[in-house]
Amino acid sequence: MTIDAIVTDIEGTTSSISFVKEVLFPYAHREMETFLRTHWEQPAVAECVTRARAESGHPLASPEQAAALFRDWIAEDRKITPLKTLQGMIWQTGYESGDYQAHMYSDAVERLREWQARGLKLYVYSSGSVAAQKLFFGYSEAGDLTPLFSGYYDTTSGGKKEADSYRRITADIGVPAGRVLFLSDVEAELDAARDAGLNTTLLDREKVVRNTAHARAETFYDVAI
Ligand SMILES: CSCCC(=O)C(=O)COP(=O)(O)O
Ligand SMILES: [Mg+2]
Repeated sequence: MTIDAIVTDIEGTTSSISFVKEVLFPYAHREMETFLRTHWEQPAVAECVTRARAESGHPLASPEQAAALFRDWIAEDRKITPLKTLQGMIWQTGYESGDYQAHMYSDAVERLREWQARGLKLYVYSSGSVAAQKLFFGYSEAGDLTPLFSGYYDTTSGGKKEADSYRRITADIGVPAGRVLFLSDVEAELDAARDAGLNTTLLDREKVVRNTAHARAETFYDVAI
């Protein structure tokens, strides 16, 4: 197997689930209402609210009503574009003011650097918006890691459990699917990537998966390419 490009998930793969669930999501939950009140007229925010109205069927006539819906969606960990776009906008303030830095597993940082130095092209595919991904890697505990990546993909390319999303991404990258490796902690995402012809490796950082149809790695050091 020759690999020319690696596409990686974030939460549970390069970085801990707990940073996302215990730091980022609570921050967006807490700041949501104030953010919507302050930016209600801003076109990008209005677009998120319009899409949320279409998704929910609720009128969302005020910032307070919209905040209540988005907070419910945060609690349910909904991976939908209007929520993810808004979260990215809210997190920007937290990163820029130094409230937090994105968690990175040291093995992921080391291996990503090594792979890039070997000439592999690196990409991100996460449910977090592209803007949120750039903030995440730009303000990471390991410094600005954005120079490592050649591109970023989010749910605007489709859901992570749909094979067509991976077909779109490999077509955009311009590398045959059989020469692309996708890394994730979620088997359903890997199943979809494999259905699209990509190579796959499951990151089983908590050592909980006994049987899997995918290559399995406990850290990036175990990822075989
Ligand atoms: C990069 S933004 C923070 C992560 C996030 O919002 C999320 O939903 C993580 O999803 P992933 O697809 O990386 O598991
Ligand atoms: Mg994940």
